[in-house]
Amino acid sequence: MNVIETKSLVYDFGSKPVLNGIDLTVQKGSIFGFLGPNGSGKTTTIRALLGLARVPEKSVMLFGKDIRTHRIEILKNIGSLIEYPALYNHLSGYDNLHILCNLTSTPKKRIKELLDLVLLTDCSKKVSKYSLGMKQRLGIAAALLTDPELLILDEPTNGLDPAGIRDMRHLIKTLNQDFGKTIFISSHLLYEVEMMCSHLAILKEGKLVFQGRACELKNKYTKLLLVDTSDNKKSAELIEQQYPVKLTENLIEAVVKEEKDTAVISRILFRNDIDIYRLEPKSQNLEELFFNLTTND
Ligand SMILES: Nc1ncnc2c1ncn2[C@@H]1O[C@H](COP(=O)(O)OP(=O)(O)OP(=O)(O)O)[C@@H](O)[C@H]1O
Repeated sequence: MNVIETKSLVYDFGSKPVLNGIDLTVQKGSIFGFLGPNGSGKTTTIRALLGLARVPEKSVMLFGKDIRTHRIEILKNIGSLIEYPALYNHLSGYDNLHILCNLTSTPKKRIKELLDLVLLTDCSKKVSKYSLGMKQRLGIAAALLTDPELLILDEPTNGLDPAGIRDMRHLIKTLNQDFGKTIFISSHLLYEVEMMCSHLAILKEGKLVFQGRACELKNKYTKLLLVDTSDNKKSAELIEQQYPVKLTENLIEAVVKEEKDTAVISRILFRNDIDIYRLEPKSQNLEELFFNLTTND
């Protein structure tokens, strides 16, 4: 089942189109990374998912229902953390959750469960004394209070130090794997998303330029083979009969598709009595691919 589905989602700020026909599909049980450069429309999309931006009917469906007509019912099943959590700094983590329990008629025993889950065991300290990472984890505990099926997290690792990022990643994975939560995360920390998410969408100027499994994106990588031989000019001519090549001053770059192409090229060179000094695969990482997908030149 799809937890989130948008169909030709459009949104304008006055005369300025911001979302230009987005078809997002987020499957139940996935950790879905929503990537895009600044200003590409991530926050606007999240606002549309939460019913905070007025969108055309049936263009935003959550749990199979239209946000336009079933907003309250849908929101009961979503926990969200948008930028920084809204917390009472002069109260402890426990007391912050206690207030929310009263507002949502949630049994108090849930507070301890959640504080243990997000590893905030010293819950008597005032929130003003918390690190940013602790505040973010308390924000996630608050989002989980009513045990929603879907968590929407806008840049949850923003501003965290490496240990805070690691803890957050661990928490997100636990929530997904052990508690079955579907998690939608916007981010521009590409490395983080690559390590954490099962699925990805990449947004550029209000349009999706990629959507699919993280491993499918990897398969789209252009792989280069760096080749240096005893006769680069002749080698380039030979390799070019099967692969696109670029000959630089002292190196050949061959565009290949898979690992066995390395063996094919080494055989071509060997058959032609050319000595190989270097035969080295070079893959684009997600960061390079993301840059290529989201820049215009
Ligand atoms: N209230 C507003 N009025 C007019 N334009 C807006 C408004 N809010 C956002 N925009 C514009 O809409 C576009 C998308 O903004 P949005 O905040 O959704 O992008 P984003 O991908 O979340 O960016 P960031 O990563 O910087 O938060 C941007 O060009 C932004 O300038």
